[in-house]
Amino acid sequence: MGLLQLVLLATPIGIWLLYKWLYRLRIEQLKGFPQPPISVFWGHLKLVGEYTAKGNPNRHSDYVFEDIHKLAGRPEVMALDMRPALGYPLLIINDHTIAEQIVKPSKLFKYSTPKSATMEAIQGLIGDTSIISNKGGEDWKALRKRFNPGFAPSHLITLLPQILSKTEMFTNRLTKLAESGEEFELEKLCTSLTFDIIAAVVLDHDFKAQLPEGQQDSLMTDYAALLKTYDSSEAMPVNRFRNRWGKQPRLIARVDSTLKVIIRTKFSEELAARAAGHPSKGRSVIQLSLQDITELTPDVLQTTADQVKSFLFAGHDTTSTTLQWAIYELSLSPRIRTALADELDHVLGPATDFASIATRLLSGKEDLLGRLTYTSAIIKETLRLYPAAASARRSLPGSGLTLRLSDGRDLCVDGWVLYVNHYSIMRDPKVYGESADEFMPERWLGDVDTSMEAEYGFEAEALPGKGEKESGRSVPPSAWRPFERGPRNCIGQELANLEARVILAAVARGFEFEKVGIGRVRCGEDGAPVVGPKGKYEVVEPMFNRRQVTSKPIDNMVVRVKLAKLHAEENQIKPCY
Ligand code: HEM
Repeated sequence: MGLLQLVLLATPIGIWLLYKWLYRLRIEQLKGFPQPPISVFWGHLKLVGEYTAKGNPNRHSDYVFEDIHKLAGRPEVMALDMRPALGYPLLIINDHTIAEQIVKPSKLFKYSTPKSATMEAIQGLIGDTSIISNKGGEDWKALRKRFNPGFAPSHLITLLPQILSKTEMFTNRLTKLAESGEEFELEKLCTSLTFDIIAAVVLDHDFKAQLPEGQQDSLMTDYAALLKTYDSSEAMPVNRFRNRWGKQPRLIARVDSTLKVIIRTKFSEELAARAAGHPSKGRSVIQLSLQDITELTPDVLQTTADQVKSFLFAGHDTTSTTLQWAIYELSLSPRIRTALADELDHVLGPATDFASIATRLLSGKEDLLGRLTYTSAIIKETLRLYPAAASARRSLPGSGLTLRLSDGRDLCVDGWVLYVNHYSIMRDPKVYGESADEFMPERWLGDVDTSMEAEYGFEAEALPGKGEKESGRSVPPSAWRPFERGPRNCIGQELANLEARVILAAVARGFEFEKVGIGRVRCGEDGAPVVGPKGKYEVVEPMFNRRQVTSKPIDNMVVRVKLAKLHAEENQIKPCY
């Protein structure tokens, strides 16, 4: 037999063997799993590619998953096989009851299903011993115990003066931008504010992130430079190579070295306080975490520095993104803005200048922030529609992890990456009804208590929109999970809620924002904004998030701002120029 005949015979056999292998890998392994149409050769790769190409290529993958989820008939879980592009089969969790099975402690996993390795991509940024990527054993429990006290609500409220002083800088910057009338990226302002706050709360350190470049703290600039090396625009192979082997190790060493100096100083203060027989004066998260430490060994020092990096990472852009979306939604709805202003007038008094608001909040006579129920409802609704993060878990092959579907079937998901898709879970029409995609803070008033501070009282009755709440519908607590639930829930959620309430209270009445570019208001022929059926301005094209380690507004939220106090009719912000 000649070579040509051999090749001609071998080729179909090779193709047949490949087909058989792929068939076993894809069709048989995924049998019984709800999924969109699959191809033996491509798995779901081609489908995901096609759906990605249907929208902006930079949009967050959650939007693509949601479109495919609808195509597949909205199953509670959905298998996606993107091998070999992803090294494992992916199970997207779209239902809150199934998500609970993964994130709650179980017989198999005492502290819930371990985190997947996805966070390893940013290990340099958060440190090798980071609480965020820790798989979830006793070492994680010990870390959580050590750092929990610094994030307790009763402790955080003592840091209100620091949060307010950083917020004042933010309002000053907004005032200047309102005077100049220029367009700007709200993301930059919000992120430098949340950076300042997280550094103050965690380290009692002034990042000066809101000052012009050149006047910022060197730890801040080093950390921001390190962060930038994880930017997806740096993902070109040549940049990746340069970052991985050049910039990143250098920046990590610099950040670690500065942090270690700060931590050593804090530990010395702690020892001095102990020797003097009184508690240390320092109130930062780090200071509190050193209270039970007897010796600052190299291990303890590195672990502490890693957690600071983790808190800086997890605590800046998540809160910033939430603020940006809340401000954007307010700019589209005069009705919600008025309701918010009414509540702020009622609880904080009619003066809208920063000094009056701060004095009132710091008066300490009553829990004023706790009374800002409509403000909290706005934050809660923002977190529902625009969750900044999600959770990915994985149990190793052979662990025996099964998920029970609503029809009673059990699926073995060992080796799968389980992606708890906050975006689709919190827009589930089975839970949120026909208004699932609408921004409707009122849904949280009255009969639902799914967050730590929701305690809707007398204001709920008086608030506009109360009648629009879907009658009798109550949202199960697990259907609202932007901070995830179970033992691995967000350690910083109370801080995020506190920051968001303070910042919204400080800006909501003093400033009015107008989106520019993507997501801008649609103007009618008469030059006025086109108002939709529920009093919300219509937009030319929807605003959306991109993935940049976490979810972030696609254009960094380009806006213009005006001072609301200038509100003579002719000065009012008019979305349609
Ligand atoms: C709106 C703001 C925030 C959102 C939406 C958010 C969301 C989340 C989510 C979904 C998780 C679970 C991640 C996973 O399972 O992989 C998480 C964990 C975490 N978050 Fe947040 N977060 C926010 C603010 C903060 C802040 C201000 C901090 C401050 C330190 C923080 C620190 C952490 C940490 C350390 C973890 C890991 C906890 C553990 O595994 O024990 N987050 N966050």
